[in-house]
Amino acid sequence: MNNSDDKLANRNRRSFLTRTLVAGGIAATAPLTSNALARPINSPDTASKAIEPFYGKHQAGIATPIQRNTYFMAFDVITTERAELIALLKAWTDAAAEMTQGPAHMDKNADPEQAPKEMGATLGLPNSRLTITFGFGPTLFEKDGQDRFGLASKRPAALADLPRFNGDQLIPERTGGDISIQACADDAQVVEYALRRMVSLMNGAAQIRWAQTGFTAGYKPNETPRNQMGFKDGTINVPTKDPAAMHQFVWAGNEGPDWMRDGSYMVIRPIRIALEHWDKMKLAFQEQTVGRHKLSGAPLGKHHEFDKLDLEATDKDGNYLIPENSHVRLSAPESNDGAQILRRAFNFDNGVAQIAERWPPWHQSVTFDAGLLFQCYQRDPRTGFTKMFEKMAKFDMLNQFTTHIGSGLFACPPGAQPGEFIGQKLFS
Ligand SMILES: C=CC1=C(C)c2cc3[nH]c(cc4nc(cc5[nH]c(cc1n2)c(C)c5CCC(=O)O)C(CCC(=O)O)=C4C)c(C)c3C=C
Ligand SMILES: [Fe+2]
Repeated sequence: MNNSDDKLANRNRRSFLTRTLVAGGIAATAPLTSNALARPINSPDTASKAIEPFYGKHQAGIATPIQRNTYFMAFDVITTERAELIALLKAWTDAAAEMTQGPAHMDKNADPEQAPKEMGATLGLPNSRLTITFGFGPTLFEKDGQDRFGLASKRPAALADLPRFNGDQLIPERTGGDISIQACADDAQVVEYALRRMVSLMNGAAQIRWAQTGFTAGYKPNETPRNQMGFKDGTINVPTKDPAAMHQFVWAGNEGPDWMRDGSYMVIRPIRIALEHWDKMKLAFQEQTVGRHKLSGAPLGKHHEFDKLDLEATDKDGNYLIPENSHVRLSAPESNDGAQILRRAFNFDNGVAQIAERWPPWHQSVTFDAGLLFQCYQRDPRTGFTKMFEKMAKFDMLNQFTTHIGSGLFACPPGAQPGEFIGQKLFS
């Protein structure tokens, strides 16, 4: 980050809220904060010129304040040769370092008889805080009982397959993947180009499995962006600038394999939202469903966005102000033995999709293919996403409007040092 970004980040900084969590009967205190530091900074003067470091202890794109655009892609590795897989990871790492650390430039002496390495789509564009984050899916370690690259014994216990959740409607073509690459930046063309470069380097060793683009809402600095349902989304999150909280909830420690230490486990779920139905719901019902007021973002019964979520508060008849099946009650740490995840979600919009139903009332129609590209990072998905979502999948009122249509689980290794490739320790 340059100086002006630092100043902006400081301006955005909010004081921590502290909640007492009861984890397995032991009271633990964990700091919670507004997600101000994880919000996009969309002033063209600051954001577009800023460069996010690529090399480091952790991969960029996890604790990085969220950008305006993303391009997520999951790949299947099709080579059976370990050496070719390593060569691909080396090429991808070098390209990521190059693209994230400076503006694109075309070699003036490029051979006119060859396809140019630099395709030119981002020539003249600033870096726009581009980050490129890599992950390894369970199938890279073992697929159909086969130890494909001699990695099976190195699969972390935390990379256990996610269970099937209630209501899951996962489309195989939007699920899984051996390797994930996600580009995030404040420019849609920059992220698209980053993935095109990666695809151009596959050299027959890998193929695209699925992809999803996403965006966050334009907003004023210091304001939580709204999602497509019209609610402020990202009010409460793990405070990325608090090393103790990041250590406790996000970064992998020494409980797992050495090659994953300082990495993180990522869950990604494209969630389609029935926006047409949601838009017909009464405001009061929408607010009961989420558990927060729509305009202010305050917890129900409170006035300000960052007022404490009081799950014990009741009305004069003794009913909970935050309904029992509301989204924020079910996802709050207090309802999940203290579990917390670092959310880094983007909206998605793929235009519209055709629906044809063979059962009464036999209707055909066109619906928005839009929703939330939900994404979260955690130290262990079994005690993070899965712990939280198993209950939510059954009881969350929001489920009436949301359908999980895809899923991915990836071990994102620690950051690389100059001269290394991403995930190098896994192969040593
Ligand atoms: C299992 C994890 C979660 C899924 C899946 C999920 C989907 C989802 N969420 C929204 C909108 C909102 N979520 C909000 C808060 C919130 N959500 C989760 C987890 C999942 N959400 C957590 C952990 C929290 C924070 C709870 C807390 O500690 O208070 C909110 C409220 C504002 C905020 O705090 O960010 C909104 C709004 C949608 C639309 C969605 C799927 C489409
Ligand atoms: Fe949520």
